[in-house]
Amino acid sequence: MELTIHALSHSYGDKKALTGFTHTFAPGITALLGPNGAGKSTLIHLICDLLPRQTGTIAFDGTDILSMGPAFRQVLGFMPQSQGMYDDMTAWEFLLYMAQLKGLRPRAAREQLRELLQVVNLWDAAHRRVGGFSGGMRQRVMLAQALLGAPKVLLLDEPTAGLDPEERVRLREYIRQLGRDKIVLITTHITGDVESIASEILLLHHGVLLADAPVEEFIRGCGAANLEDAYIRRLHPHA
Ligand SMILES: Nc1ncnc2c1ncn2[C@@H]1O[C@H](COP(=O)(O)OP(=O)(O)OP(=O)(O)O)[C@@H](O)[C@H]1O
Repeated sequence: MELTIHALSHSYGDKKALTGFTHTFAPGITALLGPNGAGKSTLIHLICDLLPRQTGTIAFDGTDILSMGPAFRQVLGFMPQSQGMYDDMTAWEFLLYMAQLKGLRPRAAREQLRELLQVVNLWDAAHRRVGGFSGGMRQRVMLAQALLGAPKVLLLDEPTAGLDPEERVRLREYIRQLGRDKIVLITTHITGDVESIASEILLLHHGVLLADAPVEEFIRGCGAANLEDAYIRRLHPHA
């Protein structure tokens, strides 16, 4: 299983947000790092086909995702950064609704909801209105939503932002397990998360892929003791 991206570029008007991105993703966890405005969300939105493609190709197991149509939607799970939800719905109702949109049958949907609400530690809040949830609880609902339908490719845009330390550790352990048989791409600013779960680092800067290496190699290559140091040294080599 592989997701192959070749020479992908995107501009918003005159502003180049992504330039010639090329990479092949295999099962495992890849962390997409980069400062604000580096082009991380642009890349993720292009993979999700939420942004119209301008140049380059994205293929899943050799087939361009645009020609896969709705079949790619079933392969893909996406956890966005923004938490737009239907505040009047309960967590259960919202997830059931999302499951329907993904084409799950009602019985399978209910089974998955039971499992996923426990995974994200929201089982006790399942029948409370989402509008009354904290930011961290909303984050967990969105992760459960991304996991509906057991997608093979999982794109998680800052999945642990807004979580307290205990929840972060729990969720990161779960994400680590997902990486065993799925292609998981995570964007984050929390390098500690990456160091503990990702096997590969992609570093974007001003829309350009600056580094692409296994985590250990990335750290070693910068002569740093940890990922945070390596990240800063890679971005500011003369500092
Ligand atoms: N809709 C838009 N219109 C114009 N410019 C945009 C738009 N969206 C993003 N940009 C610009 O494109 C560049 C890449 O943005 P992008 O959101 O992909 O970065 P990012 O790495 O996800 O940043 P962050 O970490 O802040 O989420 C930035 O310079 C940003 O200002």
